[in-house]
Amino acid sequence: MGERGECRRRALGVTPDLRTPHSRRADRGRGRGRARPGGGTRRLRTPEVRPAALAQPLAVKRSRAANPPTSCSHRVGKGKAVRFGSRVGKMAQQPLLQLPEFQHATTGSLAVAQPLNFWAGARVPSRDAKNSEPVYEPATGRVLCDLPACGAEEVDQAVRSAHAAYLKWRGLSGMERGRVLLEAARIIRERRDQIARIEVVNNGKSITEAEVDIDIAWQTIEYYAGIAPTLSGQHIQLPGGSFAYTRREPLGVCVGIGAWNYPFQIAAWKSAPALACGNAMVYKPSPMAPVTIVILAEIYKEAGVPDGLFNVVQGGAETGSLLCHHPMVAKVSFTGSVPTGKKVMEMSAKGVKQVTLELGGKSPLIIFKDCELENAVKGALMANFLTQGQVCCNGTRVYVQRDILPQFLEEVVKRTKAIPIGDPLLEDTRMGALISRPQLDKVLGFVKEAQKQGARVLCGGEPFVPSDPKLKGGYFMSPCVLDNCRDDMTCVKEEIFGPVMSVMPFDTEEEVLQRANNTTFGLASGVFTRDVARAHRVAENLQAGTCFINNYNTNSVVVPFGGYKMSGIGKENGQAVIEYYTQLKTVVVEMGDVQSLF
Ligand SMILES: NC(=O)c1ccc[n+]([C@@H]2O[C@H](COP(=O)([O-])OP(=O)(O)OC[C@H]3O[C@@H](n4cnc5c(N)ncnc54)[C@H](O)[C@@H]3O)[C@@H](O)[C@H]2O)c1
Ligand SMILES: C[N+](C)(C)CCCC=O
Repeated sequence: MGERGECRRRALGVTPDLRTPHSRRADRGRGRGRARPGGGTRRLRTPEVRPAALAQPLAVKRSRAANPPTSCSHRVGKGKAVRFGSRVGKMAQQPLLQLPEFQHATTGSLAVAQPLNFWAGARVPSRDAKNSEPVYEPATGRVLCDLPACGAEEVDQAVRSAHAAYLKWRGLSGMERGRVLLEAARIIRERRDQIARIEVVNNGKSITEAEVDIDIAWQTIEYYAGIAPTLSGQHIQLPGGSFAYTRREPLGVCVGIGAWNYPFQIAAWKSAPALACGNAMVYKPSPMAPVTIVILAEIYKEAGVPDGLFNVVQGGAETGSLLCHHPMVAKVSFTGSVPTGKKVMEMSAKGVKQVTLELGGKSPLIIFKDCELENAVKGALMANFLTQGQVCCNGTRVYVQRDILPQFLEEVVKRTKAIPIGDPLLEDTRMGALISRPQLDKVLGFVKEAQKQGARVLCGGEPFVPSDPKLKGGYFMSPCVLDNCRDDMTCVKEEIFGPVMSVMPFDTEEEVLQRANNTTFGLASGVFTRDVARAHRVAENLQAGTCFINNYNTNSVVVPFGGYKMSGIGKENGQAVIEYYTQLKTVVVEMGDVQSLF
């Protein structure tokens, strides 16, 4: 892989050691494009549509997966062999990725006609098409499909199928579960390019980012596959030779509810630890980005999980609330906004269900004058413009020490203006389309409001129309840098969830810490300085679940992620998550006689 590819990968947080020979080869073979005047970008060597000849080798490899010689077979209980996920002789439905329209997903061409619900091991058509909502392709504004929402009966079926699968799955050893999950990770890695393309069509983010998202998804599953065999309890010695031991047991049926900004990745972040710990999951994606999740369900099945272990129900608030209230659900892991998170917590509290809440943020990024300025500028861009600024942990309140503010602004504006916006499926595009028209209008509204309150727009903040005619109806905007901001402005206090960076000067460490912490959010934070002692002191004093030192938005599945204050409860990623998908049983063993008081 060239140095440039390596830098890009490191910038997006994928460590080289976790990559496979397959993905390295894919990188080497990828052509380089160049920016086009007028906004769009063009791929020079890599064709937009993968020719059938190129698709063939993958398809051949995949045929084994589509029709594996045997299904996974595990022993459960006393010697009884159970076959999970057998596909032999029942190929009634083709996996989504093997359908021609999915294999060649391009901007403006994909139509989704297949059912996107999945339970009991199969895609399930919706019962009631009357309550459908359109799903849009953000880059073109086209309708990709109509999405009917699951009602009470469908939710119940999905939960019951999850429960039945859980009863089988929980009886497997960690090694057995890990083996199946490793196979799922392998399949995702193999199909990464296609999944990423579909993610782009449904979400609008650039293909460069989507590929990293899918890499992170399979790495997450691989990581928890490795952790599954290590789950264990403790032995505790008691007086008189008696003892106790603890067992780390699964919770049962867990619900995952996801946001639209990282659809496939969030589903992997939730399902991988849940399944590794012996649980089943019913997952509800955002109705704005519902397409790729069913591919994950198909892959889990193909890898050999029992039918019903990972299920997908589609819908919005009503379907989500049915899941939270369902009596057979043991836990809800939610990713979304603070207001919805509060509702999810309230509903779950009624059934005393455990919750993980991964919510919104308005994170501070503090840049001291002794920083390495070029890194700080690059860090500020990474902190604000990934996925068109629609990232929960973005460092959107950028505090810059007064002495270096002019140089910082000059450089950050220059680089922001140079960000190539356009067709998200083109290799050189770095900013695609926002998720929806209302989201675009909302973000542009924040910029207008900021101007009214006295902020100065240094660049961007306008709707953007790419030169390619098929993108005319897309939800694009130019990334925006705001100067002259104050802590009391709406753009500094509220989560915008769009490509808008608010910059403010500060003078002292004490002052900036007080201002940075003056928020009800606490998801992430960042600091740029060459002073090691200061870096750690600031990290200690920032009230946030993550602090990035001398970088921002780096991403590793081995590192816990989650919010303080209103940004959430619980963690995703890393070993910490095991606590959130298991319960600890204590077994107390008496080795002597009962000493009764009665
Ligand atoms: N902390 C994190 O890890 C993280 C990651 C991504 C996004 N987010 C946050 O998500 C938000 C953007 O995502 P969004 O617009 O999809 O959020 P949202 O809160 O509108 O929706 C999130 C999910 O909740 C569902 N939902 C809505 N009402 C519900 C209800 N009453 N009961 C149950 N489910 C319900 C939605 O259908 C969707 O699937 C931002 O605030 C962002 O910061 C947080
Ligand atoms: C940018 N990260 C690090 C991938 C975080 C994604 C989760 C938040 O939206």
